[in-house]
Amino acid sequence: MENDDARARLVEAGRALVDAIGRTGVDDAALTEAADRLRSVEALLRAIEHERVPRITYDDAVGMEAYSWQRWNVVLPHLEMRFDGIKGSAELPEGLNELYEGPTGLLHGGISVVLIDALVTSLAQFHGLRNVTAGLTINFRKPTLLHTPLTVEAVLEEVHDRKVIVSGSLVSDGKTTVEATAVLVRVER
Ligand SMILES: CCCCCCCC(=O)SCCNC(=O)CCNC(=O)[C@H](O)C(C)(C)COP(=O)(O)OP(=O)(O)OC[C@H]1O[C@@H](n2cnc3c(N)ncnc32)[C@H](O)[C@@H]1OP(=O)(O)O
Repeated sequence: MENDDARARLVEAGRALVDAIGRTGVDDAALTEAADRLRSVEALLRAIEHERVPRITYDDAVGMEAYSWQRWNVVLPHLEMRFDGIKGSAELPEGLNELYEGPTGLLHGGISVVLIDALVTSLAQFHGLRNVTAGLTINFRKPTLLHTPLTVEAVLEEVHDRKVIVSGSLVSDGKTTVEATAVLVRVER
């Protein structure tokens, strides 16, 4: 019988494993043994599979003041989003690590974009505006350090017939490092 605590333990272990795989310096024999053991863990997990990684869909998220994005996905950063009126935010208190590195010691710009895009589209969705991103203008103002507390912020700026404008930013240790403006277009399905 599956419950959230058990899945959360697995995902936490999975995130630690991904980090360990990236950093390990053990010899070839240990790497081979680890690969074989991981294949048996994979087989254990694949005994019963969902078609998709379980998630709260954007449609289900309409009106939710707290939205847990990618909680069960070890590949993407997990964001606990909070929405309050026209504002949205998400905190990553420990920041992100070398798995998301671009320039040495700095966050890859594409990852900053993912974080901001996820929040701006979810903020519009919170307001019941079913949308996709049509355009995203990004300005990288300052380098974003790894292992440094991050806050993602968004503000719903304008709502037109089909077009929704949302601004977004990434704040690293109190400094705004990335600023963005998103043009979202409302879609039926
Ligand atoms: C429901 C849950 C969604 C979750 C989203 C998660 C975030 C994402 O990753 S979305 C994935 C990435 N985005 C996509 O794949 C979108 C691909 N593009 C498309 O499907 C289409 O181009 C689409 C739907 C955006 C627009 O196409 P179309 O229906 O022909 O709209 P169109 O008539 O050209 O434009 C509508 C309005 O938006 C404006 N617009 C469209 N694209 C842009 C753009 N890039 N920049 C500025 N404005 C734009 C148009 O000028 C028009 O404005 P107005 O209403 O004032 O005249």
